[in-house]
Amino acid sequence: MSDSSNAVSPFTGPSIPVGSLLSFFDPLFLGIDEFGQPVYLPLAFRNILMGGEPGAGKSSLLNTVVGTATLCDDVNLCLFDGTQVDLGLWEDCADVFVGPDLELAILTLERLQVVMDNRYKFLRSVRQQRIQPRDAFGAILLAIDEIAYYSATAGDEKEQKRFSVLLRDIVARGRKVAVTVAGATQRPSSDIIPPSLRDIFAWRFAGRCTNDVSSDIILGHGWVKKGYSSNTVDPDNQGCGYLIGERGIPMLVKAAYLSNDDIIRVADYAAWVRRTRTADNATTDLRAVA
Ligand SMILES: Nc1ncnc2c1ncn2[C@@H]1O[C@H](COP(=O)(O)OP(=O)(O)OP(=O)(O)O)[C@@H](O)[C@H]1O
Repeated sequence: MSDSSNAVSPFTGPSIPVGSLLSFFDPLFLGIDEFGQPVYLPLAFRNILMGGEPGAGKSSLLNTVVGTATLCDDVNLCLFDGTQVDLGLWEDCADVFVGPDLELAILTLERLQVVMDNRYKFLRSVRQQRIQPRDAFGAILLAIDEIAYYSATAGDEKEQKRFSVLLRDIVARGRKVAVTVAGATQRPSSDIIPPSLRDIFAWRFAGRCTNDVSSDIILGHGWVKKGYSSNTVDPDNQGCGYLIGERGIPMLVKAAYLSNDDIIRVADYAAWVRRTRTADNATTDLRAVA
């Protein structure tokens, strides 16, 4: 009989983590509609705004989007969270994590602008109108939990204005160069989300709102009159709200939900896969301009 302790394992050598095969350029699973059918959201080349009263489920939806993105090997993450705890569990998966620091938030948006400008130069040089899924550059997801913290609460008026101007530029120009913004706000008022900013978000999700006016601010003016108000969502039905796309009508959606433990499990796995990938490959362009 052979001595198995002396056998050479065929699995020695550097370990290769099994990464997930998700792509950010494919639609992301968001939740279910009122008939129980799955709802998938194409988010590449688009942006999403999430609004609703405190506790409506905005952060949970943002976590679902960020969590799916962490498992995609073609997107880099840039996370802003004034509370640090809503998106904080994903920190190890992100290229940049910004907490309650408006100066750093502005600096990071400026860096993103540089990345966008470089990508536009690249597109021009190869006579292409937008980044393609298999181009050298992957997508970038900028997720912001509580836009109002940076645009209306922290810092002084000048800094808040600078933040808002930069954010508007990234939402407007990011699409063609695969920079996606997913932003949540607890205060859906027109001083935080002016219609000119709202209208350039291709997707809008209105969780329960305290009144019809707030619902219209997120979904777009006039939907309440047509019978779509997220004020009608049951306050105990967190994660439920109206989702509207660029040219569609609002649809009722119940967002998928990741518990704290789920997030820790997914985040640890995704961080491990990403760490290995970053060690093997070149520096990302977001890190490179830092
Ligand atoms: N899709 C969902 N399914 C089930 N429960 C949910 C869902 N989304 C949120 N919840 C529950 O609602 C609670 C509040 O959700 P969440 O923190 O996402 O709200 P929020 O709108 O971000 O609130 P805030 O503005 O205060 O941060 C969660 O802790 C969870 O218990």
